[in-house]
Amino acid sequence: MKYISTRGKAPELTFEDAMLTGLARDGGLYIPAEIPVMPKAEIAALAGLSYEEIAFRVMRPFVGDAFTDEDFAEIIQKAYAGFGHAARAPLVQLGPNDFLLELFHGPTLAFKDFAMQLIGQLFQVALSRRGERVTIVGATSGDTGSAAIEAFRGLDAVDVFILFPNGRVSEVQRRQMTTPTEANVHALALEGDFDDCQGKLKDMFNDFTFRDEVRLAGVNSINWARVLAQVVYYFSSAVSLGAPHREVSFTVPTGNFGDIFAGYIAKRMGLPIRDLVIATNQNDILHRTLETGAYTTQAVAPSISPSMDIQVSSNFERALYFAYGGDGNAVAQLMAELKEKGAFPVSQGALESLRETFSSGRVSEEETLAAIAKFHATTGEVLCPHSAIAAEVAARRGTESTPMVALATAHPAKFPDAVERACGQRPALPARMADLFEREERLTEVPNDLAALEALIRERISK
Ligand SMILES: Cc1ncc(COP(=O)(O)O)c(C=O)c1O
Ligand SMILES: N[C@@H](CCOP(=O)(O)O)C(=O)O
Repeated sequence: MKYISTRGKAPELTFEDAMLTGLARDGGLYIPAEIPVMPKAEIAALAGLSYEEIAFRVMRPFVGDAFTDEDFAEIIQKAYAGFGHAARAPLVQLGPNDFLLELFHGPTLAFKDFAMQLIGQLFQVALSRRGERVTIVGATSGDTGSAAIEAFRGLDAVDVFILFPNGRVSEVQRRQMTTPTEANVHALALEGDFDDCQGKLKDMFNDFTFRDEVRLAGVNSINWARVLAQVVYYFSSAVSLGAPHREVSFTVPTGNFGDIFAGYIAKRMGLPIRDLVIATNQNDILHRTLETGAYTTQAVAPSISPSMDIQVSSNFERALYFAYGGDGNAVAQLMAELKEKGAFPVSQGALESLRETFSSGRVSEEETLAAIAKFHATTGEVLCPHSAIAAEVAARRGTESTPMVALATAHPAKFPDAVERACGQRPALPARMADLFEREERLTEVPNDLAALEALIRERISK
């Protein structure tokens, strides 16, 4: 299996190299040169298997010979052993044909753990085999950072630096990043928003001197392995609802487009997904793009679903690559226009192709609060604001004959203020995190300045 860049000008890589490389050297994102299709009989045979077994069968064709079957199966077992639910990603029924996929039973209570716990193990095995070390830099609007720190804390071969927007993540998210005591963990509070954090991360990757010197690696969803791990729960949930003999639809709370893009890959692999619905908060650039055909950034408006406060939606580039029929030059031009003008038009053909696969809905702040209250009153479920946005967009479609699965991407206890405001319930953290608010915090405030960030990282890793 070979991996190619969405911008068409970077070297083709194997799975392991693409995973350790992060961003392609032409600024693009790696994608598989071909998407393997899973025959219907093989999808049917997933019914009744454990999450780990499904993960092995779904991901195996993408990994090539990077890991033996035995090693890969063991890595998967270890990755999900710490999850707090035997099903790993349980489905909860909300209505006659409406379901919630709970993705928050991992160690940091967000869906990011599904990929991050796995790539923590994959990095460890690959780096120790190669005798190499890397510097991971990540950008987060809250959940990626805590999941990455949890997965990589204390590992010898890795330093992990996480850039988060100062004052724009929830207190639980911040404390998850700032309270680990391991020396290889560095939480950096950047003056700016998430797009500034992600922009600086990409600038570091595009500074080849720095990139090569510190052996930069990325664990945001620019990393293909992140997306791949997220494909699995589309399969596990759809199969338990009757796939491949029955179609299933998904509504996904969306920011950086990694999670819903994983659903697109599952569909391309042959999973009978009928609709993939993008659910956005008031930072609704993806919803507007599908409606108007113009990708136009605006200032980010901080919201009660901060993990989705994003304007430059990184993985949309991967979707554009497929919508433009694999034309890397066209994608490179659009991305150059985005950098220069903050906007680009999507061609009519590409827009039609996107609309064939994706539809979308937007939920305002007031509607998010009302949705949390409504689902609590009608189903007893206490949803985090991101999950409530997905459930609300799904509910607006009414009950359909195709089962609809809304992705619940974080535990409500990560956003207790918004949840309490909405429904009067203050969700408690699990017992293992009960002392989170007593633990000492360790963070460095940093400017939105590339040279200063690179200097800080150089200095920290030289110690
Ligand atoms: C809780 C939560 N929901 C939804 C999202 C959006 O996911 P994505 O960025 O993959 O679109 C995020 C951030 O990634 C998140 O942390
Ligand atoms: N919402 C994310 C933003 C980063 O997304 P990623 O999937 O590219 O890592 C977060 O919680 O940090």
